[in-house]
Amino acid sequence: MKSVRKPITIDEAIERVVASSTLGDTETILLEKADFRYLAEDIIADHPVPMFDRSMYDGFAVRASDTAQAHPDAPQTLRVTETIAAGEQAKGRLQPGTAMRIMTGAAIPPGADAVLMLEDVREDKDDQGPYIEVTTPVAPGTHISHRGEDMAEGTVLARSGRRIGPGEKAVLATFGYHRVKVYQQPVVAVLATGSELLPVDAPLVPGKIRNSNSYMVESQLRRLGAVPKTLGILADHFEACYHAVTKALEEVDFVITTGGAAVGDYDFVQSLIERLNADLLFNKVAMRPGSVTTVAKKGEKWIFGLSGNPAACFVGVELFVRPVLKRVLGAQALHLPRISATLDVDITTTNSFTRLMRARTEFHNGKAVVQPVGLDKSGIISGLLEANSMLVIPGGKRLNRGEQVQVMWLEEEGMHNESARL
Ligand SMILES: Nc1nc2c(c(=O)[nH]1)N[C@H]1C(S)=C(S)[C@@H](COP(=O)(O)OP(=O)(O)OC[C@H]3O[C@@H](n4cnc5c(N)ncnc54)[C@H](O)[C@@H]3O)O[C@H]1N2
Ligand code: MOO
Ligand SMILES: [Mg+2]
Repeated sequence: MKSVRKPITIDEAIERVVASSTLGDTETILLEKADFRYLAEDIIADHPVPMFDRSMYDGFAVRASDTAQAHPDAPQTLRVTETIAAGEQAKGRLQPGTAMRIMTGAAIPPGADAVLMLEDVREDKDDQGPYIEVTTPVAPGTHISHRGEDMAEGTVLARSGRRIGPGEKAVLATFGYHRVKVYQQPVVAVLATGSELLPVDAPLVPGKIRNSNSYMVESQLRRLGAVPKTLGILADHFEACYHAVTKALEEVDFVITTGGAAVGDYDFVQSLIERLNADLLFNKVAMRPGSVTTVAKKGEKWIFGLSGNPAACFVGVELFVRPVLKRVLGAQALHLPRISATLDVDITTTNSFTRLMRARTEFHNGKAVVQPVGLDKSGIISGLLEANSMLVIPGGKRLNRGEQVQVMWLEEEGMHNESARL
């Protein structure tokens, strides 16, 4: 008889991994390499943006008071004294009764308090030089972007733990971060176990399958910000698995195995953890798929023994590997986002375990509607193609169409929009 494995709830399992997780080390990298990394410092505005009042349009810098009497029947004439290009500053102060030609982004000259767009004035010249005619009064401040209106000096713009994307990069570049301090990316070894597994480029032979878990897991790891280390396929031989895992643990802090997590004759994950003398966090979770998911720690090093069944393996990464790695990465959010959605079908679960169904959530008139995709079996791969979310169904429950359910959101590109029109 095999020893009985005691299931714990998903929440308890997540709490255990989170409680043992720790923040990773930091490094300073070039801004251009910083996409998808997590900030390891707060970004604080050390100067106002913009630094100077600037023109929002190509036009003429004027004194608003000089235009107060302007009327189509009585145009106000202003002498144009100079042209200010972006990047330049006016040679002098704007004198009453004059205007300066100014380009978008150029500094407003001292003395001016408004800008007229090129299209809104009539330009001409006489023997005293160029002048403009203004036919409508302009209010002070018009078409001026004011010093500090975008970002005031001292503002905390982004906190440590924020993922770097286009907006963060724009801000970092604005404040001169040629290099930026980020959390190091954890390296995670991925080992697929199973004597039935063939490399992806091998022709199929009876009874064998191609190793798909390695590719799936490595993709999940990259998506969440870690660096996978591919260790390939291992046959179901205890000694070989033990040596491979031991060696991997010498090289990296995180080892994921797939397969061999259950109770079969060739399932070695449990005995491997015993032999390693690692501390078991859990080896049974009251969920389907992924009930056999096993997590253990050897000192500060992690061993994730994920199920060989692809859907179960996928769930294991998203629920238990993700928060540990996100913590190492310094991320503010450790878990998949959860939303509430309306169930589009009736669902009955017989087992007492919580079901995590691969599902598709779509937004209809702004409301999230969800339905399962693919066969709800742990060994099913195809459902992962269409799934953009996971439907959480508490065990032994009947849920009716129209009920509100919890959905875990898997990816930002899972939603399609056929039209670019707003
Ligand atoms: N008597 C029992 N049998 C099983 C139990 C149980 O509690 N009692 N648990 C079942 C559950 S639940 C799951 S899930 C699976 C877990 O299986 P293992 O983690 O031991 O994985 P394997 O036996 O190695 O393989 C299972 C399945 O997955 C396929 N597989 C494995 N590796 C890959 C890969 N890299 N790429 C694609 N597919 C892979 C493998 O061929 C098997 O079909 O155990 C149940 N059994
Ligand atoms: O872990 Mo299994 O995938 O519960 O069915
Ligand atoms: Mg097995």
